[in-house]
Amino acid sequence: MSIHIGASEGDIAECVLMPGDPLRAKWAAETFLSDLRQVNSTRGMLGFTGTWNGHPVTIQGSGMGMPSLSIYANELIRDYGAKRLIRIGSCGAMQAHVTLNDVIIAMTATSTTTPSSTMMREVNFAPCADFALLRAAVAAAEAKGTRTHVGNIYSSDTFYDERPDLTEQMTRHGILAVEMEAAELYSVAARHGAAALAVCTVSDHLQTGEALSAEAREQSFSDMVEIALTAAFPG
Ligand SMILES: O=P(O)(O)O[C@H]1O[C@H](CO)[C@@H](O)[C@H]1O
Ligand SMILES: O=c1cc[nH]c(=O)[nH]1
Repeated sequence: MSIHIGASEGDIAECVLMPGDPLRAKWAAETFLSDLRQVNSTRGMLGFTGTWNGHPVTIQGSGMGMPSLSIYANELIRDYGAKRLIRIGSCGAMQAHVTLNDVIIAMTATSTTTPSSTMMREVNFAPCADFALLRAAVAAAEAKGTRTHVGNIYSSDTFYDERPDLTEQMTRHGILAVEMEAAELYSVAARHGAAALAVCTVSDHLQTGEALSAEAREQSFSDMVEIALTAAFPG
């Protein structure tokens, strides 16, 4: 048991999928895992452990934003021995060629700041995905024929943007989409020798204003979950 996760020792698998939304964790676990059991409900941040194709997998909500994700990633790695952490999130498209329901695989994640950046002082650390997970996720997406983009995403501290100039610069520099957790996930994983990846589905478009419903964000991102699971167990 850790401070924010009520699971017992051995209840968390080495491979953990992390949606921001705890109800997406429930949906994904019930849809994709066998031998399922709920391992966390502390603060309503649901976590489940089961098996996928015989492999143990935990799906644990991270909450929204980097401070929340940071708590769960730290405890999963340091207290429960998680080795591979894959975010399965939603994101907002920042490029015209990216459309709703496309999958984004984040090679790296840009930010203005992260919970980890204060400890780096003058170092402008570049958070990056684990290459083996990244390569396996790209292969899985190609095999499924899912419309997928691989590149840089923006991990923002805000959902309601008051800095249109920042969004403009991010877009100008080819950033594919905005979400709120990946940069800190990559930083925490790097610090503790774990492998991390963020696979996101486009739920809305910053340029066109199109958006999926809350229900679709919770329960319709099957390709993303299958890509994440296949990347974690490519053999
Ligand atoms: O759908 P999730 O995984 O929560 O991800 C995105 O959605 C939330 C904002 O609505 C933020 O957490 C953002 O990163
Ligand atoms: O953080 C997020 C997630 C989805 N869509 C956005 O615009 N921002």
